[in-house]
Amino acid sequence: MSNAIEIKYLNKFYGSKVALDDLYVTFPEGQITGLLGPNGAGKSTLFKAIIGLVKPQCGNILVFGQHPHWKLNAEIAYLPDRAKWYKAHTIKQALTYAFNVLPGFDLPRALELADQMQLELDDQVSTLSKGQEARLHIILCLARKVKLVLLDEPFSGIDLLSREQIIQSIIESMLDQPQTILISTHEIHEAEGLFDHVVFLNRGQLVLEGNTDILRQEKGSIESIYRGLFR
Ligand SMILES: Nc1ncnc2c1ncn2[C@@H]1O[C@H](COP(=O)(O)OP(=O)(O)OP(=O)(O)O)[C@@H](O)[C@H]1O
Repeated sequence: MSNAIEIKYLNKFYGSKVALDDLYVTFPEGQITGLLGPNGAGKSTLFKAIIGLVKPQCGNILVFGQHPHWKLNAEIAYLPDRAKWYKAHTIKQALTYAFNVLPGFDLPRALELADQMQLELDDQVSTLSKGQEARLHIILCLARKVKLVLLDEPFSGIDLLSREQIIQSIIESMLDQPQTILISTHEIHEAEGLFDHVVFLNRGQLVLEGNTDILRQEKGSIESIYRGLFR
């Protein structure tokens, strides 16, 4: 199996604080990988480094064989952990705007997802609840025909049933169009069924990684592995 992303000896410091510490890890192509770890483990920093938003002090990142670069970002859908959208847009305007500016944005698919996720097209972004706005941001990523999708905390603030619905949409989206998807989340119990592969980080270092089925056979659920590693 080939790797979509190769991270080699990556170091990122913020002042004297270490966010990524000689990190060496790969992410398989065409699979959903769960990027898991406690607060401050370096997950968001890694996503930002992959899209070139954060410049590591040393080390190497290859995304589909290329170094991070703005041109490569046309192939990447990224959901930041604190995503914001134009408050004055309605959902319909947001999706239409996304269609005009985001490479590979599939407007019919976005409208279908909005319907599935029970978003009203005429609602203004400023009036949305936290969970409704989170759904809009997920749609802006999932409706893109790109090779790589990075979702940083996509389920944060979203109620249980909506989380299940979003997980279902991610599964359907993978069936329609296989992509490499990386998801960082603390909602491991609900999300673990999604993962083909998992990567556990702590203090900017790789703690454990592997195929989810094999890890489950050897060690139990991903949630119990997490508890064992970080308790
Ligand atoms: N802009 C910044 N300036 C200073 N320190 C930062 C900055 N961004 C992140 N850090 C530090 O880098 C470390 C890794 O943070 P990061 O946000 O990557 O972790 P995380 O695994 O995404 O955490 P969480 O699960 O809480 O979102 C933390 O110690 C954090 O305080």
